[in-house]
Amino acid sequence: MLTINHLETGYKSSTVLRDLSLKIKEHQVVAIVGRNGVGKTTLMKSIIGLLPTFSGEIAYQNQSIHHMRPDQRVRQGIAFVPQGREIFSNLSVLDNLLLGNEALPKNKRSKKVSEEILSLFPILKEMLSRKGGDLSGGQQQQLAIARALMSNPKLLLLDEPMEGIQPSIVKLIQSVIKQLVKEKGISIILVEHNLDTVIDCADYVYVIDRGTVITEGEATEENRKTFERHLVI
Ligand SMILES: Nc1ncnc2c1ncn2[C@@H]1O[C@H](COP(=O)(O)OP(=O)(O)OP(=O)(O)O)[C@@H](O)[C@H]1O
Repeated sequence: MLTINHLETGYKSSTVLRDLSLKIKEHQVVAIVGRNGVGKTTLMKSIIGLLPTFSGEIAYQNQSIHHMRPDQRVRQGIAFVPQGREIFSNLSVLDNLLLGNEALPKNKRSKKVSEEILSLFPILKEMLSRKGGDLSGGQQQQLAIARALMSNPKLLLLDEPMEGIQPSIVKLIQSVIKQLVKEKGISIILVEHNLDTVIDCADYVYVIDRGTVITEGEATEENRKTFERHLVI
């Protein structure tokens, strides 16, 4: 579904990812793990198009997408939930949700939020008219994921969705991830520090260090030690 070949990207001042290659298949949850500052967020931003590709290729469903704008990538079926959620505090929950399909062509934008999305996050249904800023961190994270689902993605990028979230909401998000893959056939790239969560939710793991993949493998208990070893180097 998504293939990254020899990607080099970063910021004006510095190249962060070098010679990074990875693959995500249909109906798969792929976890990206690595110590702080190794380039995980940079990778997510380059897949959605918020950062330019210096060299290499990002191909989605056998088509090069690295020259496309972010809104074009959303139309192709990719959605991004950024670290820190980026909820609009002064807009209602409903208006925050509707912004999720703003990149779609006008005839494909819905003025309503589907029951399917609301049933994944029942608390949002009760809070549609409340301001985004009134929500707790865990509720905002649910809102950010629900907003991304408004564009009907086939590939969802989640950048540390469990960060700073209470355990009951972490459980809910883990179960939503599994449901999205099983019932909607979505693929997910999950940036996550916690290996328990990774082994519970993901199928495959890439460990990144200094801007490139240093090891990879099935997200199994047997492979945990290998991942841990590479995370402390
Ligand atoms: N806007 C920016 N301009 C220049 N350099 C940046 C910018 N944002 C991040 N960087 C640098 O890019 C490198 C990778 O950062 P990135 O946020 O991708 O790491 P990360 O693995 O997601 O870290 P964390 O686990 O802390 O979220 C770091 O050295 C960081 O300082």
